[in-house]
Amino acid sequence: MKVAKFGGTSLANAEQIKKVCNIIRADQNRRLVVVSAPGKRYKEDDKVTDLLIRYAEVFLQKGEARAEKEAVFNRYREIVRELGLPAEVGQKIEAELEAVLANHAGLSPDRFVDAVKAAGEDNSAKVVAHYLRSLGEDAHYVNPREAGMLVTDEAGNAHVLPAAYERLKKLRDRQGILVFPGFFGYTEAGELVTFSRGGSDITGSILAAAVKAEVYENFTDVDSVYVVNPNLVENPVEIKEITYREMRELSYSGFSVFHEEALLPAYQAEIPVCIKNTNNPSAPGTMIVAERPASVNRVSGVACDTGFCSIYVSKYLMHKEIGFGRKLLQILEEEGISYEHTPSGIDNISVILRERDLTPAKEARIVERIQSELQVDDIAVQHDLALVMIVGEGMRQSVGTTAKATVALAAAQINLDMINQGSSEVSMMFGVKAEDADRAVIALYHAFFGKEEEREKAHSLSSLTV
Ligand SMILES: Nc1ncnc2c1ncn2[C@@H]1O[C@H](COP(=O)(O)OP(=O)(O)O)[C@@H](O)[C@H]1O
Ligand SMILES: N[C@@H](CC(=O)OP(=O)(O)O)C(=O)O
Repeated sequence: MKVAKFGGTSLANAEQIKKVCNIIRADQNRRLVVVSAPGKRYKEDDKVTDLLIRYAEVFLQKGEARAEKEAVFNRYREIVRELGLPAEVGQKIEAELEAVLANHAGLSPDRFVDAVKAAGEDNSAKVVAHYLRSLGEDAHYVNPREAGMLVTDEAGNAHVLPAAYERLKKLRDRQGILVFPGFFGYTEAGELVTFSRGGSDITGSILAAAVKAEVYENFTDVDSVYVVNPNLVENPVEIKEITYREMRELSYSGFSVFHEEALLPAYQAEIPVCIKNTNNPSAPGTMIVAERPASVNRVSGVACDTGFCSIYVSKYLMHKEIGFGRKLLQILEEEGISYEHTPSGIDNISVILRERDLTPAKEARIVERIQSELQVDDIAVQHDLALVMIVGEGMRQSVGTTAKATVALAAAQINLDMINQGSSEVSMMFGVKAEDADRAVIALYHAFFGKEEEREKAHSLSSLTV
């Protein structure tokens, strides 16, 4: 049995849904299908999930949101009409959607937003199941509550509960093609909660692990995962094979093509993952596997994510002060903030955080507490940081990778605020100003994957004025 997940771009309109159904029908083993909500049809378009979020927010503010509701209904109307589904199907789907949007009484705002968001994938699954049946297939919509997609009670950020796997395993015994909506599950008390954004990838991975799928196919709109974001570099090198560890680091640091939390279930159950293109299904795609052969080029990708900030703290003899690190991190814990990295020196430490977690009020309180409770010599908060990551199995063992990277960044006149070779065996991280992030990625791409003359230019210090 294969699990095939189709992302928002694969369900954006009727034409895309037809491609999805052709792919499903082309392989009898594609029996468990996960779908996202309709995504963008063109660059400036809206994803249905964003339309639904807007609906919920406006409704909560004003008590009605007619235009926002119309925008959602119009997307499904267009799809149902262009797929040629009977009018009753359209009416049924509209009635069910109407019921979700109207059901706010007794729900907290968080619960309401999650329920509305989830309607995007839920309706996609119903539409795809109907369309497959209209083609003569034995296809069934699966309700995640009834199937046992049990998750934690964290609004918009749910995590799977271990008990879910035993229950979802039973999907193996069902007949026909099962169409499962991605992105959400239910708490043990039966409340609907969504995963974080992009979370249909997580649903697919959980299901693949639960049914012990032969492969988890993740269909999107690119032929493969590339060594760099294809929006930054034209025709970048394709990745044929990548390890779970490498992909995990790259997903964390900006490869939005696969959700970072989607790696774990597949990895633990040893299910290979294949990223493929709905618009070009015969392309082999990228395989994510446990091990890959050592290659000449030990770097497998360069990624970057923005939206970080750092709290730099220095105190003479910090390294001898027992409990300093714990007390520092405890202040963050008490303020409800998780930290990302903690590069440190003898008398100093930086704590890297996600900017979105730090409101101005929180920042002022944290700075004040660190000063008064830890008696530090110096403290500074730096905003608008980007983390650029080079990732590759074996890279850390090969001589000269850091030099190659730092020379390339220097040649591109990029100032490094932080280097963290840290504990990860497969990655190296550079902190740069957000405004330099794209140039840094492009410089590193040319240094590690460019044509010979580009590599030479990136390695040359001659352009530097030190
Ligand atoms: N390294 C990368 N390789 C491939 N795609 C990438 C990479 N980094 C970012 N992307 C982006 O990820 C997009 C696919 O992810 P996403 O938009 O979430 O698709 P879907 O709607 O199928 O879930 C691609 O169109 C591409 O713009
Ligand atoms: N539709 C949800 C979940 C998801 O996974 O979507 P996509 O497959 O388009 O990334 C979102 O936009 O967050």
